[in-house]
Amino acid sequence: MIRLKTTTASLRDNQEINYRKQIPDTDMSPGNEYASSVRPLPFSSMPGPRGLRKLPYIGTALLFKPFSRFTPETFGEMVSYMHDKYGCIFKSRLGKDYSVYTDNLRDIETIFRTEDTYPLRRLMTLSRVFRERNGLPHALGTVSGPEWYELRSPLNPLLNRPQVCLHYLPAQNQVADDFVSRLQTNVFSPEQLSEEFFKFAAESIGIVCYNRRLGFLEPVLSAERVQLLESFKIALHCTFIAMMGLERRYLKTADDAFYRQYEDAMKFIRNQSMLYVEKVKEELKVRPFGNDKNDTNAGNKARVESNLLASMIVNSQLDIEKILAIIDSMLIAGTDSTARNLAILFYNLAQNPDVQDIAAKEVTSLIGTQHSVTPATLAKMNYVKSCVKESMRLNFPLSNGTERTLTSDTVLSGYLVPKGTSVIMSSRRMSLDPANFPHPLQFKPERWMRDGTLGPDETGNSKKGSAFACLPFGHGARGCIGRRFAELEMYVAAAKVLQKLQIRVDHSYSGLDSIYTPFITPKKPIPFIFTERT
Ligand code: HEM
Repeated sequence: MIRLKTTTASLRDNQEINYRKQIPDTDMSPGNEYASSVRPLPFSSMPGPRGLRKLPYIGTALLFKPFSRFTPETFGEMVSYMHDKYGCIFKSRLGKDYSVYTDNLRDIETIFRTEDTYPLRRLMTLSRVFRERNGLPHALGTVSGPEWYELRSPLNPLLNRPQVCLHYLPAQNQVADDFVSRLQTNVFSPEQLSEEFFKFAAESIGIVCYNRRLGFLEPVLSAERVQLLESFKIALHCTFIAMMGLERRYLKTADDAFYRQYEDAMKFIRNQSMLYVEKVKEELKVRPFGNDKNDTNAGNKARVESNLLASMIVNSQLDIEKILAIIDSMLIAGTDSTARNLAILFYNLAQNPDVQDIAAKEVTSLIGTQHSVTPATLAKMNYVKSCVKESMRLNFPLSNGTERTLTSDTVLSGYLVPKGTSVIMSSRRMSLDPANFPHPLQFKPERWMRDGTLGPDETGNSKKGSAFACLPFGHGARGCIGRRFAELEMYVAAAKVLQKLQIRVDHSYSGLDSIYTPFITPKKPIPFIFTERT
């Protein structure tokens, strides 16, 4: 933190204040306000909606239909519209308080580079209410500070490292094979296909959370499995509606219909998780970590790293209730997110047959037409990985971007933004900004290839991109805990599908028009056509 003297009009002369200064831009000329001045503009002068739209709660309601053309599902479009109107930074009411929106690359850098040990994000009220009403400990999304860190820190070494995620590669190959086989042997309607992606993602995240196959890709599902899938969807949907501040009655009564459906879904997921916790506890009694004579040290390490649930059970820092809280948030956050982005990736590959051909050639040159993806072949699958990145840039997973609540007064785009303000980063808009990504509407995986260039701009020059211009998984200590696994899932699914199948979209499809619920969702399910690759 930088201690500065300020002469800002809104502050008393010579008053000493603490605030975080804007990260300086490297090509900034002397005399630039950020370089030379300690005179940030007051927060009150930041642009944004005026009149009734400045009022708490009412201001938020007025942003949406019937008072505007926007809905919670098109929130990102509304933010983009306001950036066009007010500039790179503006403030607007979201519920009681002001939120600040920025699409200035330097603001994003400032926020992340000066982040505290315990980054703050707006908490999920609905989940908090559920946990408090039922006397349950908090989950990752409902808590901050040291309490959050206590949940998050045991997960980091087990989920946050690409090398560790590779332990799940054999199981992930099997899930992807089952997915491909279902696409080969069934004729699915577009709605059913959308459900297939969801089942694939649920099966994949089940491996991480429960360390076993759950059978979502079986020909017939038990009533229990159907209810589990449904519960994931209800829990996520209710969380989204509550986060948009559109449903607040649940705060008053536990009998509220909206709240009840959420609570029923959460309790069902929790009961299922409890069954698997008991199973893994039994397995650990038979074969504990570290005591097995057949385990070499390295083998034991691999056992610990490839069994998240068992590792959490033996971790004295976490009791069973905390483990359940972690598992439940991973299941809910990790299913629809990956399912939607995988479907969008396939759409982009179908719309760009040349790219699809290059990706398929890369796959077959590395794993042939019959083999599985191995750590060695995955390490070389750079084009497929670039396709995944490019798809998330072109069709950003979130309606706008991630959020941080400032833990100290911070200068953003020249304004002094007070501590406690929620800042929403407009990453979706930034990912489509030609200043960050030349020819932004083109699907060009090459821009992510290893030489670090983003492809030629209008003048034919290559441009090295900023790491902060496209952050689909957020960033820093509070970034997505499932990122490495989600990426692995998408790489393997893409490789296995491209190995066998050609992806097309029926010509009757009018084109991808997406909404956010909260992850990117095609307004109309995509009518994919999968045919054998010859
Ligand atoms: C394409 C798929 C995914 C996308 C785009 C995505 C995106 C995100 C984003 C943007 C955040 C907020 C990060 C921040 O504030 O900096 C987040 C947090 C989180 N994600 Fe993901 N995610 C995906 C997959 C997954 C998966 C597979 C899991 C399950 C392991 C998961 C579990 C979580 C959890 C638990 C958090 C909260 C972390 C915390 O507060 O410490 N996500 N995700």
